[in-house]
Amino acid sequence: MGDLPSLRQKIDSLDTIIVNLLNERAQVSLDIGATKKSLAAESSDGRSEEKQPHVYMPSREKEIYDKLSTHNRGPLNNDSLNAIFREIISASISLQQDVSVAYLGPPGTFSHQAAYDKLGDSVAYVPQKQISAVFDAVEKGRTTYGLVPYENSTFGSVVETLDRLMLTETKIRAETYLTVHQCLLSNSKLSDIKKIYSHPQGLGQVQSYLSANCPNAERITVKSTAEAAQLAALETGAAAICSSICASLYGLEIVAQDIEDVKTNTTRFLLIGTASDRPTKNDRSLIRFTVDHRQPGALCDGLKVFKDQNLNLSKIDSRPSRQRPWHYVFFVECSGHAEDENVQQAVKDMEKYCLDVCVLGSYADQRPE
Ligand SMILES: O=C(O)C(=O)C[C@]1(C(=O)O)C=C[C@@H](O)C=C1
Repeated sequence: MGDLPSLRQKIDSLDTIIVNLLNERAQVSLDIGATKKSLAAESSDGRSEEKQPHVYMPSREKEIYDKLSTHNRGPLNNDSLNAIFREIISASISLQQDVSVAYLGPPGTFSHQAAYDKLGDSVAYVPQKQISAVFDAVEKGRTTYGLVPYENSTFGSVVETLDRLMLTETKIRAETYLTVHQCLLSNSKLSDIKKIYSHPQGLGQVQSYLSANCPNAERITVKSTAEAAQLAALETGAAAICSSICASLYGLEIVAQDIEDVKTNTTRFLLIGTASDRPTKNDRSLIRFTVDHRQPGALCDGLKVFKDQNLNLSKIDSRPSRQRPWHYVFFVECSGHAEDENVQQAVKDMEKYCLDVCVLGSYADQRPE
């Protein structure tokens, strides 16, 4: 212990050291940016990642965060330290390049929160009216990256995202998880609520709450939870299922908080860009394929290649192809990275049994423990 003025003086001199060190780090980051650009210019193998260097490197960030927790002796806890470094790295990214991230808007959606948690305060976030517009923004080069909801632990896959993954040429660069707490926001009393707006996922995650507390209210699906909040703010007797952040953003009261049916309710998001990141030794890949449905065993043969290559399958989805009735596009998620030999072999083998196969991307496994 010491007297307050001298303790504060100590903080002042430490802050000066920290500022100098932060600027030293920022300068190294600028040097990394310049090196990446010249490597890209030299590269002639035509890979898009090298032609257009990627400033956001989730694989490298994973190494940094792992090291931070190993070196951390306290009293700061790892969460605080990670949050500080999230912003240091966010600033580092924006020094190297103007980075923008499209997300399902308007501001206040869970996508917005997830994007912000992943890339920090120094990059630009660009709201889009619907999930397909997030893909459009990246495909047309209007934003550097896009963030889309992929699946929820309570309500399952986000079909709009799967339907757009069916067509896209973007690549998945990272995944991220967000614990989702749903709220009922309205400027009316619970007993006066006649209409409830939300995204289908929002309504799907609070079914028990709604059946028990507002069984007669009309449930209306809209493009996003924050759009629901905007609409609810315009009408008496209307409510929205969305995040608590929307209360202050759109001038609504929190009628009920944490109303999700399952307390561990979590949404998984995918960050899309023009290329995947390098392998981290703990990656997963998402693969899209179609099979000839008239050929007995085609789907089974297509899936067996993963077992043959000792690759674990963690998720499988199918969506109507929209080309022909009762024709499906399949999505499988497997362990490994597209640059791993066994994943490459599996894809090669799949091509024997499938009509077409496309690796949608490989990304570091970020599943929460
Ligand atoms: O190592 C890199 O490739 C960097 O660009 C540097 C840096 C950093 O600030 O540490 C910046 C952004 C990346 O997402 C990862 C790391």
